[in-house]
Amino acid sequence: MTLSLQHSSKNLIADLQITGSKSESNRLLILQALYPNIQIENLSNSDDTVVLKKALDQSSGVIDIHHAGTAMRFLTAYFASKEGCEVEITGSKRMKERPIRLLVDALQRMGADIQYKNEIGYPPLLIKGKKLHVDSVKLQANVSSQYVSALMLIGASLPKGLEIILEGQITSTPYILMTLEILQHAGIKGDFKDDRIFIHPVKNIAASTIAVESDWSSASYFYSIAAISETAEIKLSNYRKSSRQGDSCLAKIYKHFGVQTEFQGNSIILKKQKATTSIRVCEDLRDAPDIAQTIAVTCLARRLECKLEGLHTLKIKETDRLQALKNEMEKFGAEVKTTKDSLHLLPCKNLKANVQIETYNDHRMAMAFAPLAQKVPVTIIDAEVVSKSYPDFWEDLKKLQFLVQ
Ligand SMILES: O=C(O)C1=C[C@@H](OP(=O)(O)O)[C@@H](O)[C@H](O)C1
Ligand SMILES: C=C(OP(=O)(O)O)C(=O)O
Repeated sequence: MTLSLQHSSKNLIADLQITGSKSESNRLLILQALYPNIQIENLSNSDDTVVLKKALDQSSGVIDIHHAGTAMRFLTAYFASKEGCEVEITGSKRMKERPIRLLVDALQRMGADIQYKNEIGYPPLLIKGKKLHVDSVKLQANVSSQYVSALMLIGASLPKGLEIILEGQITSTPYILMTLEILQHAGIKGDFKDDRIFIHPVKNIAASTIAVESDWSSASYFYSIAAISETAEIKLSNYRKSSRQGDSCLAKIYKHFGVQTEFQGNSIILKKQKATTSIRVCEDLRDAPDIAQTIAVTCLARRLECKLEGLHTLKIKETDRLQALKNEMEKFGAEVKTTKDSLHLLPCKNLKANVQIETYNDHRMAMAFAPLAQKVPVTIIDAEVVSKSYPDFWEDLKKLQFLVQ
């Protein structure tokens, strides 16, 4: 599906419901499979959550998790520790290029029976579930925090719990903290200090209902829309001031672009006020990699110079996001330099109109470039990719007077 986007209204007002965070939802679904008396509210309607939920109904055969990184990593640990199951976990062409060796090595050292169907280090995986008895494992933590979260999620179900000793510079730390907080909320004890995580064993937990906060990464596109607009008042629900999601740092980052965040009840209201006269945006996004594309495109639209660092994980996400950003921003006439972990955008004087954006099977490429339609008409190729995290995205854009056709 190809969509053309235009926008001419200067005054943006809308009241939108964003569904639950896919990161929180996918953690809670794994926990619920281990401890069935957990109830979940405001579950994400994203494809990544739908595929994970469906996979948990299976204990044999082939499971296809498409593009969902968290589903791939969390289910690998879950099925490896589930006695009696025998599954093949596979995914999209890109998923077969996303590394998983560090997690598989750690699980194998814990006694798991996991084999690679094709290439060593990459899905598909053939898993025979077994009781895992080893209670301490080392894990390199500088490639993806999802490997760490995957082990944490099964830790309490192991007979002696699990100690995870993290090696290397820890990346995407807020996602590890999110896992810990969700475990604690469910009644599982865990500690994370320096390079050590310990998850205490527990057989049964008390019944509880846990509400998922809405997705802050999805909110990022409305921060960008507000930042590019002249005036805006966009209300989004359900959000909390003390969020578990690292991407809630958006509220602070977008102040530089003149966007204020007001918490009102369980909603946030994004208000565009006069931007500060910052001429260069510098951010280290080691803790919030998923908002890199959003911020880069906001800067492109605002003709600002932008230096983003801490982007070493972007090359192994849904696509090589550094290369994809460079390719697509250059189509507008921008000058973009990238290294293996940074992106430098120079101020773009004149934005070319009617650019066709390739999305590389990456939902965030489609959503990050959409706000640019406030400046010039743009076309998004394969626009349906948004369903990986935000199936209602295009409908919600229409509510903000975007012409989407
Ligand atoms: O644990 C999670 O829910 C996630 C962790 C991050 O991945 P990395 O730890 O691989 O950076 C993030 O990019 C991804 O969208 C979701
Ligand atoms: C990187 C992402 O997801 P995952 O790694 O779970 O596929 C994302 O949603 O931006």
